[in-house]
Amino acid sequence: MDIIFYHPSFKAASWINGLQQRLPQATVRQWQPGDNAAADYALVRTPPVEMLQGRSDLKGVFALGAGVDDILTQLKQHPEMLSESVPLFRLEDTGMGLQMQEYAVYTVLGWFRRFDDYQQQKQQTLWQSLKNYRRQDFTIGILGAGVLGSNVAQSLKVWGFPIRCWSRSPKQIDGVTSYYGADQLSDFLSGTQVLINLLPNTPQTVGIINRQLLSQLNSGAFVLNLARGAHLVEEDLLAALEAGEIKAAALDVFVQEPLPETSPLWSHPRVAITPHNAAVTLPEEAMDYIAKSIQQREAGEMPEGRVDIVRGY
Ligand SMILES: NC(=O)c1ccc[n+]([C@@H]2O[C@H](COP(=O)([O-])OP(=O)(O)OC[C@H]3O[C@@H](n4cnc5c(N)ncnc54)[C@H](O)[C@@H]3O)[C@@H](O)[C@H]2O)c1
Ligand SMILES: O=C(O)[C@H](O)CO
Repeated sequence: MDIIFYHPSFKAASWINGLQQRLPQATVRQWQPGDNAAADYALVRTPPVEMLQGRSDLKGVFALGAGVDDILTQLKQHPEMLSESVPLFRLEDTGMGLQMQEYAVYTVLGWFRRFDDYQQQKQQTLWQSLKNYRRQDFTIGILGAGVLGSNVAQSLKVWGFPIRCWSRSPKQIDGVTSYYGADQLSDFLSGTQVLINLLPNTPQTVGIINRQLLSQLNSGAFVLNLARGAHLVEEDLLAALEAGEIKAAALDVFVQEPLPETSPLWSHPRVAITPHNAAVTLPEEAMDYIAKSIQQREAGEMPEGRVDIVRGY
């Protein structure tokens, strides 16, 4: 069995060794331009078109991340890149759920306990207790109730906040109110104090967090974008912050990455920024997952994490 590997920034050698150890019967190689030799599987992130083009014999392509919007965008521009018969898989959880939980719990509790306000008071040497939020009013609304959204919902539930989620179809998550479809979006937004975005980037979700959506949240709501920059209209968020409709935001992802130095988000006192690392691909977990999936595929089974290319995630 032959496996080809391509990632624009990961160290190929440790992935090749790690996969080789997990799949001793395989020959794993780093794909280089011009390599048209046979391959059964490909592990990729934003691959050059020529890497996958014409490889209709592939038994699977494994994206080295949870989101596949980069590959699907390439595929739209170059439909010949991936044969329709070749299944595309993505990473499901592989340690990203816990990382998202850490980020969400830290941020939400900070807002709930008004640490951002106390930080500002510290700069004014101001010793003053502020009115606490009421837990029962601090409703958390999670856009996207998939692998990561449901992990985040579970971790916030233990703090006693009302939790709701919004997805394409109804979800059964214990203690979480499910809203679904475009018809229920307004009801989901109404009463939401903290909006957490964990949607995939698709033609249906691009620009979804805009002025119109933000205006339906509670006055003084908080926004946490953990999914993709394309979901959020940054100027609309800035306008809503200036108008006091939104109290603060924490952003891990941006329309343009790295975030340009000239972006007003950098200097905004109520915007927290991290460099798209809310949940990174953990090599050991990802290799275990992919090796298991390849073994399942070899046994004639269809592993989890298959991307629905038409649906877009
Ligand atoms: N910031 C980071 O470091 C980081 C890390 C990993 C993943 N992500 C992002 O998180 C996203 C979510 O990952 P996941 O594994 O939970 O995905 P998932 O596919 O398991 O879940 C997606 C959820 O979104 C919902 N959804 C999709 N389209 C919808 C629509 N049009 N209307 C309503 N709901 C819709 C689905 O119903 C599902 O509940 C990824 O696509 C990726 O972009 C970001
Ligand atoms: O989707 C993912 O896995 C992360 O956002 C890295 O791109």
